[in-house]
Amino acid sequence: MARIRLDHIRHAYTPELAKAGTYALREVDHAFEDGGAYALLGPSGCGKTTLLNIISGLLTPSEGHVRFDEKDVTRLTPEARNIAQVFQFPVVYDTMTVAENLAFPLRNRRLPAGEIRSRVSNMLARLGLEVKANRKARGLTADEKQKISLGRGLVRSEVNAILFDEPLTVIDPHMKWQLRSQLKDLHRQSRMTMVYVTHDQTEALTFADKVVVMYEGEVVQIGTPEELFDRPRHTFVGYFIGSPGMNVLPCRVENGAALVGQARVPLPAAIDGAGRAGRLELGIRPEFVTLVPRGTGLPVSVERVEDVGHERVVRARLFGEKLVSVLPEGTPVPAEADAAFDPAALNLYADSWLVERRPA
Ligand SMILES: Nc1ncnc2c1ncn2[C@@H]1O[C@H](COP(=O)(O)OP(=O)(O)OP(=O)(O)O)[C@@H](O)[C@H]1O
Repeated sequence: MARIRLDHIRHAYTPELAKAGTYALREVDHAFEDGGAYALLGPSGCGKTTLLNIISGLLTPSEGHVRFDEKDVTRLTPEARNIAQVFQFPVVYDTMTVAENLAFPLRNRRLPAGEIRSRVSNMLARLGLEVKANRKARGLTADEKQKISLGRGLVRSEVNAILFDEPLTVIDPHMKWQLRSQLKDLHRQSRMTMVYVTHDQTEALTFADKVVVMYEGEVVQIGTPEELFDRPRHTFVGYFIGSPGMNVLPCRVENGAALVGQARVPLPAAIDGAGRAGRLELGIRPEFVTLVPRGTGLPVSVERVEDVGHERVVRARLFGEKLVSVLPEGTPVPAEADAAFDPAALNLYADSWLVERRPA
């Protein structure tokens, strides 16, 4: 296992694109700690696969260095980096049995036969594939095949890291949940460094200890699911994590309060908005917006109420700005109501970046 350090990485796919300033990765300077479970999360085209391929060695970055512990591996091949990879589509040998498929990467590395047998039987048990051990892979379902692909990565306990690129794409929705929690258990048992690429926030938040959110070729935040929810560092994180996403309201700041239209929202003393240049926005998650009697809060006009499972989603306007509130199932929504914001959940943004709270 290794700590993976990405040292000021930038990547443009061609010299022409670099000249035009079109970088698939604009600047990434981060580390994946040894034994951590990370998800790379972001919309299509944000650079997740580019970053994963730079870690694995399929791509050499235009600028910067990749280090495994102290060793510079920037110019090493994937084989020399000793990385296991699991792709979107299963990579299995149809004519081999399930057990032979799992043994294959170990035979390639010339492990002793006894060691191979014990690792394979352990992996078969962990994946729940013992009864199929001697079946040819040809007749298996897509999710069984993908389980074998996962197993072929995980069976190599000596790898520096295991990388997953949207590994549950071909899996049936009802099986996804099962495989995801199996993978999480396998991480707990093995403590391998794992990096998991996905554009699905549920997958990212359930798998990872730390989620790396990417947006337009940059890492905009690395944090626990709670940190991403409570203090999105960038308005994109607020919007992308959570459903519905964070309310982002254009505002001005005057005398310790944010003004949204003519609504005055006092800011906690820890948020220093005074004299901030740039475009200011107030962020508040719908879960922290409540409705209060008319005349006691911020004047809103309710446009729509949606009952979704155990929640009521109220869509309203505050001086023309869209405002969403999520209330517990069955909460009455009067036609005439005001909104109230939980001060602890307020975030201020300048040019899309969080204005950090002063330490208490
Ligand atoms: N071989 C390539 N040549 C030129 N541009 C590329 C190449 N591969 C990717 N790109 C561009 O680099 C940017 C990042 O792409 P990348 O595939 O890393 O994103 P992604 O987040 O993995 O997206 P997806 O979820 O759709 O796979 C995109 O703008 C993409 O068009």
